[in-house]
Amino acid sequence: MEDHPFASWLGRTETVEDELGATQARAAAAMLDLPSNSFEPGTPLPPLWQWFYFLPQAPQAHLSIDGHPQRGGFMPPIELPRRMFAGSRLRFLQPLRIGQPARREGRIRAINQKSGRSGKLVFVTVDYTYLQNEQCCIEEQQEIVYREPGAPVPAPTPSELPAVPEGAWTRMITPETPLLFRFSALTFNAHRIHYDRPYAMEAEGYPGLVVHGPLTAVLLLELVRQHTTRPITSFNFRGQAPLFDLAPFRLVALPGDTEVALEAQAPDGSVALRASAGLG
Ligand SMILES: C/C(=C\C(=O)SCCNC(=O)CCNC(=O)[C@H](O)C(C)(C)COP(=O)(O)OP(=O)(O)OC[C@H]1O[C@@H](n2cnc3c(N)ncnc32)[C@H](O)[C@@H]1OP(=O)(O)O)C(=O)O
Repeated sequence: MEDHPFASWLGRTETVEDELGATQARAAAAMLDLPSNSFEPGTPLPPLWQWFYFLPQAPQAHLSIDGHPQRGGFMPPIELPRRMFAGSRLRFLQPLRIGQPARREGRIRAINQKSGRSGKLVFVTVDYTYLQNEQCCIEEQQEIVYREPGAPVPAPTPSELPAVPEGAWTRMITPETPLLFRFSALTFNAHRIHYDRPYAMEAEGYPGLVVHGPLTAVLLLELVRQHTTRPITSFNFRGQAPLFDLAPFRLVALPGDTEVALEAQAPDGSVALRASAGLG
């Protein structure tokens, strides 16, 4: 491990506290077209909505060209320029409750260099624990990937979507700019690929604005919550290819006995994000 280029970042920690105010949950509900008046102090926060809290606190002067906090603080100073959210694995042990102080403890678990079809990749695995009243409510393992500039990413050509299995729940999403903007604002995520079209296209080589991986994950889990009242005990997702604001994409959920298999299908029918939600 001594010759690991970022050895001193392994085990690095970060703690963020939050009052879990109701206003933020109500704003998230508005973004998701859900009634916002049900979020009172004491209400359980829906699974994945913890991403609307524990916001990054880097001063404006400490942002990089891509809008993220400069690397070399909590996140290692990886030189590959293109940051993406690659995936996450979560266990929901008990709900966080709105209006009560909570804490998120982060720890760098692993930093792995890989070689992919798109070129050099570095994955940073971050463990997060969300606590309230000193009880662990959520465990999360996030994968953030940094990749080299590489070739421009082509837009998928819209085509007929594959037939969905019987019993599947589906929803079409039109990723309009105001939706992407509101998700960036709610997560205080200034990554320019999500709202700055010239930057996304000219600097990072995407064909349009990039849909946040966590937004697609939230929309998938909301599709599940819309169809079942069973508690959600876990959620795993992995982004396989980016989605863009250029055309509608489809969410598909196939319920099983103990889990729901989920995918977000790009306009050409390929799977952009695969996920699963565990049911209690
Ligand atoms: C928020 C936020 C940012 C965002 O939300 S960005 C938008 C959401 N994220 C995405 O759209 C990412 C979609 N994924 C991709 O574009 C590609 O999967 C990626 C990450 C560029 C890698 O593609 P490659 O074709 O270069 O990689 P390979 O398929 O050849 O695989 C090479 C090895 O990497 C492993 N791997 C690939 N993808 C993932 C993944 N998503 N999670 C974990 N590991 C992954 C793959 O298994 C191979 O590993 P081996 O050990 O088998 O070599 C914000 O910034 O905050």
